[in-house]
This record gives sequence, structure tokens and C-alpha cells, in this order.
Amino acid sequence: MVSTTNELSPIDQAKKKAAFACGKKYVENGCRLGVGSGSTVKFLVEYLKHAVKDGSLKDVVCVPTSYLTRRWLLDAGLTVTDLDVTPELDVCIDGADEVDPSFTCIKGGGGCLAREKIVQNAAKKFHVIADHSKEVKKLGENFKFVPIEVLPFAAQALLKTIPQSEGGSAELRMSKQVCGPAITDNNNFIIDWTFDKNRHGDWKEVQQRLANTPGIVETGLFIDVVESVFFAYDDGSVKEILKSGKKLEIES
Ligand SMILES: O=C(CO)[C@H](O)[C@H](O)COP(=O)(O)O
Repeated sequence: MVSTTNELSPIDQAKKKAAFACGKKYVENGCRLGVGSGSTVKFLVEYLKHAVKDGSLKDVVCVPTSYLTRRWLLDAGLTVTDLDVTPELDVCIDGADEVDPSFTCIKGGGGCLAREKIVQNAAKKFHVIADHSKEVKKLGENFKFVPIEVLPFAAQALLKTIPQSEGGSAELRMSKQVCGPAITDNNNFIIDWTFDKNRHGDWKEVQQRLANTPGIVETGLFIDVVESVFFAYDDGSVKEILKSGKKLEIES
């Protein structure tokens, strides 16, 4: 799982830089760490593996947000636990599908949004790692929908009622491998709600309405929870943007 930086595409090099920079800065000895999901987080696992192996990082315990992240952590020889054993976390680090200037994020492209939000909520601090394509002025610039985890029992009804209350259109996410819906780690379905790209930033109200709808388990909207975002750019630079708006250049 050691990736030679030169072998990576420019976008993966950027993801790796962001993940390594965030891990280095925020994961300390003894850290109880929430580990998100997705291709950028895979580089965080790589960072943790190396830091533990070379002795610069000790006694880290990791709570994964998905089956796959758990597998990566175990394969890397890292200590894996769960919220039953470790219900309070110091830090959670995760990727995102889009982040706007007020740090409202869309997550859940990989279908892990419910566990990601639960683990984020258990952590004192939440940091996002992402390549520059995720940095948008307005949600919907690149990623057109909000993933919503739903109970299978409610799915067909919600496919009708979500567009009725929120506009746009809703689609049941289908598995690419089997002939049926994608199933989450919680045995639920995902509805991808494509929103009107001209809608104003009323995301808190949207989140509130959706969270109060029977059958909806969780949405991929993460609002007012991010401490900082590490964005990596094609020229190799990494910038950390703090929630105060302050921008820090990260040295390689
Ligand atoms: O929310 C997620 C999975 O549910 C991921 O963090 C998000 O999709 C970003 O993934 P990647 O790092 O592969 O671009």
C-alpha cells in the first residue's frame, strides 16, 4: 500500500499531500481518531501506517466510518476500535465531495455518510482533506446531488416526497456490481437528491426538514462542524483554510 508519489496521477498526488499534511498536524500520540472514507482517506491511512512504523506516532486508536476503511486500517496494522469501546474521539479526518466557503460540505459520494456523520459528531475536532476540485463557491458546481441514507421501507415514498418538498429530482442509487440498490453498511438504501443549482444557500433549513422526515436516516450535508480544510492543488501546494477564514500555506 506504499504509493510512490511519482507513480500517482496529479490529482492523487494532491490528495496524498493533503492527507499527509493533515495527519502530521492533527494526529498526536495517544489520539482517538475517527477515520473517514474514500480515496483521499486512503492516503491518510498510508500516512498513519508510516508514522506508526517509523515511531513518530504512538498509541493511536482508530474508529473507521466504513467497512472498507476498517479493512485498510487492519491491513496497515493499525489499532482499530469502535464507538462502543471508544465513544469519545479527539479528532476525525475525512474527505468531502464539495466544500463551500462557509464550510458547508456535501459528503456521501461513497455512501458512508451516516457513519461518517456519527463518527464526526463523536469527535472534538473535524478536519477535511480534499483535492482542489472539491473547493467550490456554491454547492452544486461539480457535485450535483446530496446523498441521503434512507430506510428501505420508506424509499419509494421518499423518492416522491423529497422532490415535492425540496424541488429537484431524486434517484435511488443502484449498485454497479449487482442488479439492485446500493446497500449501505447499515443495510439501508441511498437516495441521491439532485437539487436545483440556482437554489440559495438555505442548507440548514433543508437539513432540518430532511432530518425530521420519517424514513430518512441521515443526509450528506455537513454544516457548521468543520474546523479546517486541507486543499491540495495541482502545482503541488497545500493550503489549510481555518474556519476563521485564515489561509495557511503548508510546507512540503
Ligand atoms: O463522503 C465520502 C464517502 O461517503 C467521501 O469522503 C467523499 O465521497 C470523498 O471521497 P474521495 O476522497 O474519494 O474523493
